[in-house]
Amino acid sequence: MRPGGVRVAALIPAAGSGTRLGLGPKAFVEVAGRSLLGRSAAALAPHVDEVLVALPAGLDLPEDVPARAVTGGDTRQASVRALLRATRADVVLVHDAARPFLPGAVVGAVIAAAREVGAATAALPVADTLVRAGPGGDCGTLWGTLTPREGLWAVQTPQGFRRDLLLAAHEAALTDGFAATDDAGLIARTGGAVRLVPGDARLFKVTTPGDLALAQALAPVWDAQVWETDPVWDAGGA
Ligand SMILES: Nc1ccn([C@@H]2O[C@H](COP(=O)(O)OP(=O)(O)OP(=O)(O)O)[C@@H](O)[C@H]2O)c(=O)n1
Ligand SMILES: C[C@](O)(CO)[C@H](O)COP(=O)(O)O
Repeated sequence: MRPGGVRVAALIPAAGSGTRLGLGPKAFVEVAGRSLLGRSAAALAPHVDEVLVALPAGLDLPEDVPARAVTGGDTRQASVRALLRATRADVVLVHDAARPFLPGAVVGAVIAAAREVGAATAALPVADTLVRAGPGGDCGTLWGTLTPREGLWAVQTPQGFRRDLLLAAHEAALTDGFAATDDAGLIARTGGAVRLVPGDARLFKVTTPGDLALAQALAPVWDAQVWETDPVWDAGGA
């Protein structure tokens, strides 16, 4: 139980197949001797009352991940829905297993903002120029106008919510057949406010082989806790 008698649960969707990485179910992929899931769960555990993990059907939790497991769904959204239905916590913190380097300062800030506003997410202001590619897919020619990046943020996890709000948004999306790439998007769709909390450059999502190489390079420094007392860095401004 947290201050004010509020019960907080960490919900970790970890049921993805890791198609873009190509090494099997991604949450189980190890970086410097510890799985992505193990790293994410360990970062969240000190801040919450319970940790729940959505796993691919037929797979068990690794022994070093003290958590409760549920079977995930075909999409991230379905996996989070299954997690939400499995807890009675007042506040939930949804965090991708695929974001293993999670600073405690970000967790604390997201929980505080979620308790205050009802919904919050870690995010960073976009620093690169954004364009839409034309025909030819990922490496197509430049097409259309450049999108002004002012006011644009790249959304990370954790995302924190009052559980009743997020559950209602998920159930409404299910009824309407609406799909979002994250949970804050489901709240925004209902007209609810979502507070943006400064995230962290180290909170990148391990999606491709290039991200894994970056994670392998970062892990020894992270594990040595060189940044233990650091505040969030690279938060920048909008
Ligand atoms: N059906 C799914 C799909 C994704 N996830 C989780 O959602 C997070 C973000 O998803 P992503 O990075 O896209 O992981 P994968 O779906 O595994 O990757 P890919 O899209 O390359 O297959 C991951 O922790 C992943 O395990 C999940 O719980 N259930
Ligand atoms: C939830 C998320 O990490 C926020 O940026 C992202 O939308 C997940 O996308 P994915 O394609 O499921 O990895």
